Amino acid sequence: MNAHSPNSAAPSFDEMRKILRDLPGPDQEAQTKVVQRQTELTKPPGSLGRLEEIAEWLAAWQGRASPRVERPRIAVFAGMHGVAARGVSAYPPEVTGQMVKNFLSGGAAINQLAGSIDADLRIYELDLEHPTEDFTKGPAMNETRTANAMAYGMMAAEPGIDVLCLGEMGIANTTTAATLCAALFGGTGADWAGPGTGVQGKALAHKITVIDEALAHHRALIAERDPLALLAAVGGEEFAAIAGAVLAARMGRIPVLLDGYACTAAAAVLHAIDRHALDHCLVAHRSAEPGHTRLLEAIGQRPLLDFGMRLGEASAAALAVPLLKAAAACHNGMATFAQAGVSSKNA
Ligand SMILES: Cc1cc2ncn([C@H]3O[C@H](COP(=O)(O)O)[C@@H](O)[C@H]3O)c2cc1C
Ligand SMILES: O=C(O)c1cccnc1
Repeated sequence: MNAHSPNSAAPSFDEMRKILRDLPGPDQEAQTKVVQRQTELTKPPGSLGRLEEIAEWLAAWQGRASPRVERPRIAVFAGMHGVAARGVSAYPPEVTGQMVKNFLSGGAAINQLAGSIDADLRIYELDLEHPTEDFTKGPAMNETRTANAMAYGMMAAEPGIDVLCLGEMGIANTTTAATLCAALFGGTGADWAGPGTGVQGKALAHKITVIDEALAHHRALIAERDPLALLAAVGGEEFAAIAGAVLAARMGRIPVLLDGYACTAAAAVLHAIDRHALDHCLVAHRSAEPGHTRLLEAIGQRPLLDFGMRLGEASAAALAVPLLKAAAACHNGMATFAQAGVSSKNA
């Protein structure tokens, strides 16, 4: 974990901005081939609905006319938040490290979900010994720590992976997500906060107050509208790592499945810089955390599933992988009208 050493050669924010100015686009040739083949397969046009859109999306971002979902990776980033000390979660901050141990010994939900799809599950620990600063009193991180965490996240997008599922573990990260969303897209604590792990009533009112305190503290910075600066000020290490992973996946032609509220909020930093920066990402589900629905609207994403889940850990991203596998299987494996001797549509 020397990604956090001040001497490491992580790109600066300026270098990240340069990468963002020159993002690769979709492979239009692969996309055109998919669209053409869809018309030849033995089904009425459009009858596979969103599966057809997914096949096209996979091909466009993998840069291959035959989309492949054989080597999914699940990357879960764990981080510690200073704001957790303000009592914004139903659980104490030490649960983050305890859950990392649980991931490593196979006892968490994500272990079962990853096993059920034969995915390569990796846990990426940020600096769990040193929580970020409490962002109601100052910036959560400086630029170096943020950029180092982004660089660490970039390592998850290794060549050979077909699809990258992203998720997080970090007590208080629905507070971080809500604050970051309000900073990026406007609104107040009440607009973006929800129960997270289960805070209700007075505890939820306190969570909202904490978010509003943070928004008031960083008012001048928020007015500058610099998404990377906001990621540093009111984000967290695992948020920066997820943003880095999304960016590296784009460069490496790996489509991405985003998980719930915290994960989508992290990726939304890139959307706030360039509204096409998440075109290679799909949001796996609509989290039961209410802020997620608002966020999905802000970034123009239609989630794949709506299962009432609110766990994090990349759980819903893992759950959505079979939909991508099904889309690729139909597209690649179905017979054409000519091959099967099936009559095509009446003239
Ligand atoms: C045992 C346990 C396992 C989890 N796995 C994911 N989260 C989820 O809950 C946390 C966010 O909610 P909040 O903002 O309310 O703290 C994150 O760690 C998230 O990944 C968990 C939370 C707990 C308690
Ligand atoms: O949607 C999420 O990411 C989420 C919701 C509640 C708790 N932790 C994560």
